[in-house]
Amino acid sequence: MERKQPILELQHISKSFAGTRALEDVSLEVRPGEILCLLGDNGAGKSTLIKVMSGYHEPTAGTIRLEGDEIAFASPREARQRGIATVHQDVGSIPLMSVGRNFFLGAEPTKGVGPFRWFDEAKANEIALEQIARFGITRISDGNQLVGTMSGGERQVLAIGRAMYFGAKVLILDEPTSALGVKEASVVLRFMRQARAEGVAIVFITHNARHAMAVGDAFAVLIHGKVAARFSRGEKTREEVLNLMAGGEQMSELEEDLENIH
Ligand SMILES: Nc1ncnc2c1ncn2[C@@H]1O[C@H](COP(=O)(O)OP(=O)(O)OP(=O)(O)O)[C@@H](O)[C@H]1O
Repeated sequence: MERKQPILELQHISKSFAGTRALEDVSLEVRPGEILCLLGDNGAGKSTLIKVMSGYHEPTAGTIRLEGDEIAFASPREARQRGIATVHQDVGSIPLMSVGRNFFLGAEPTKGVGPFRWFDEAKANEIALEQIARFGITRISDGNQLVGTMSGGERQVLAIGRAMYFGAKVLILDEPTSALGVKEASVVLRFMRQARAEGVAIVFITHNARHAMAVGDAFAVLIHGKVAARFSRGEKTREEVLNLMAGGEQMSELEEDLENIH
């Protein structure tokens, strides 16, 4: 199958904070209908990379291109408006909020005009239920049901599906499966495949090589802020991927040892 042109490209991105180089010369691209897995251990720079891609941080050096055009996001809001959505591990959903209201948080459909606009609860519930059923969650049949009654996997699916409904072209998923059990993680992984089939470009941040290899098309391993390896589906075994990731750990241990010597 022919690959689509990248929708989001990072070219030679570096990001430094006072005294710390969090990212160094990172080049990556994300394509519609593909899942790019970003693997790395704690402190490898994954969060910083997400923040650069989603408009929270301005890179110290390098270029970001969206649909071929060089861009500099002024804010996360601007990145969102341009179709880049980030779903965090805790999905930010409020347990005591209804499913319908959660779906439309900040973007509720309204009836009436001007100062008389109000939240159309029935409509919101109807759309939310319709959408989550489309995402494969059929267990929820009442939009007034509280988000807190959904499982971790269902909440992730709700958050991802919501971003898609509101027009996300690039989905940045920050550790969406790491707090979940095997069954729940598979619900989310299956939904990621569905999103990919609908043409969304996905950046899947994880430290779980198994989850990454279950769905990934392209892979990048981040070690100490640098891309240590890039490869495509089928090019490496899970063992090789684990070794690559572990290479980072061993390297940092070695560095600590060396620091302690003098
Ligand atoms: N705002 C900041 N100010 C200073 N240093 C920072 C800042 N954000 C990140 N760093 C540093 O940049 C490096 C990379 O951090 P980052 O949080 O991106 O890694 P990570 O791979 O996301 O790790 P984790 O999974 O633990 O969040 C770390 O050394 C961190 O201390």
